[in-house]
Amino acid sequence: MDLHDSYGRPISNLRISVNSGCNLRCVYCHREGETKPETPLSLEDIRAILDVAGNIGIRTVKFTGGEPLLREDIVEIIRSVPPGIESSMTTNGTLLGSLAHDLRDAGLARVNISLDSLNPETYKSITGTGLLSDVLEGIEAARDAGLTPIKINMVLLKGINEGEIDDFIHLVSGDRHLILQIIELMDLGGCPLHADLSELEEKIALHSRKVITRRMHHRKKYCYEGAEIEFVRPWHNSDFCNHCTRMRVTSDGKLKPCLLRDDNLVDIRGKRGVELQQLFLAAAKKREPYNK
Ligand SMILES: Nc1nc2c(ncn2[C@@H]2O[C@H](COP(=O)(O)OP(=O)(O)OP(=O)(O)O)[C@@H](O)[C@H]2O)c(=O)[nH]1
Ligand code: SF4
Ligand code: SF4
Repeated sequence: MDLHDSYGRPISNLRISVNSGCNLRCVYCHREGETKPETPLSLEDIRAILDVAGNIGIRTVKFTGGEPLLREDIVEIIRSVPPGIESSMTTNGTLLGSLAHDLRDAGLARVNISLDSLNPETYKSITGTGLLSDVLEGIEAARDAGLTPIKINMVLLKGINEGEIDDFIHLVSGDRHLILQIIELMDLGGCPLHADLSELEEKIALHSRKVITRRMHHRKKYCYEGAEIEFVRPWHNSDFCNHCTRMRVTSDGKLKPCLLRDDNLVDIRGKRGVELQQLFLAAAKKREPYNK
């Protein structure tokens, strides 16, 4: 069975937030759209969700948080992903150094690692911690374990890391295991850190050897100076939302049809089997593009 919403968008991608806590304190954190942290889903709840995901045509599962690696049973969670579903994770990378190989052995395919600055002082000012070297170790460990391609998620922040683009391009250049993902800051309330990516993308597009438009969100990926660079620009972008194939599960057990909405959640905590599957169908019906 393949699930579609009433706008004809397939739902092939599930993002499961396994906790809301994090060991960093990024100035812009949107916590995957969660506002009120509660007790996270149990391993059994997550297993039940993964079983239903396999029945309704979900092809990829992304584990997120908070910081998913803070969960003690994260390796068990990865091991519970049914065959036929690709699993990946978005992490801040600080704990990957010791976990990358176990995650790979449990079946994790790849990781996205959030890293907004290569400068220790700037990293500290963004995340409130001095853990940059742990992240760099985490990237190495992920590469070594084969959790690739690794996407380096860099949120462009006005007046903070705009000058580091060339350093990030240099970091991923010529390395087939690394992709740079430049992300537009979610700007729900006129945030002064919001930077417009238009000029940067135009420059990169102009000098790119090849451009790929991904099915997901119609995101553009450029092959530029030996680097692969993807742009994530959801803001006021109807093309992005019209090609959104994602459903989310919040850490406290709610299906979330859209990252940016809290008024159409469907509670699934403790639900199992057919009842759980019906709730997925109900949530799918509530999906609509945020930017139309
Ligand atoms: N508006 C919106 N933004 C999203 C959505 N999914 C991801 N993003 C943005 O994209 C950033 C990177 O997301 P990741 O968690 O690394 O995953 P991804 O790159 O979308 O997924 P893959 O390409 O499968 O690895 C997030 O921090 C968000 O800013 C979405 O569904 N809606
Ligand atoms: S690493 Fe991610 S979850 Fe943690 S504070 Fe930063 S943006 Fe938020
Ligand atoms: S804002 Fe909502 S509809 Fe648009 S891409 Fe994100 S989750 Fe999908």
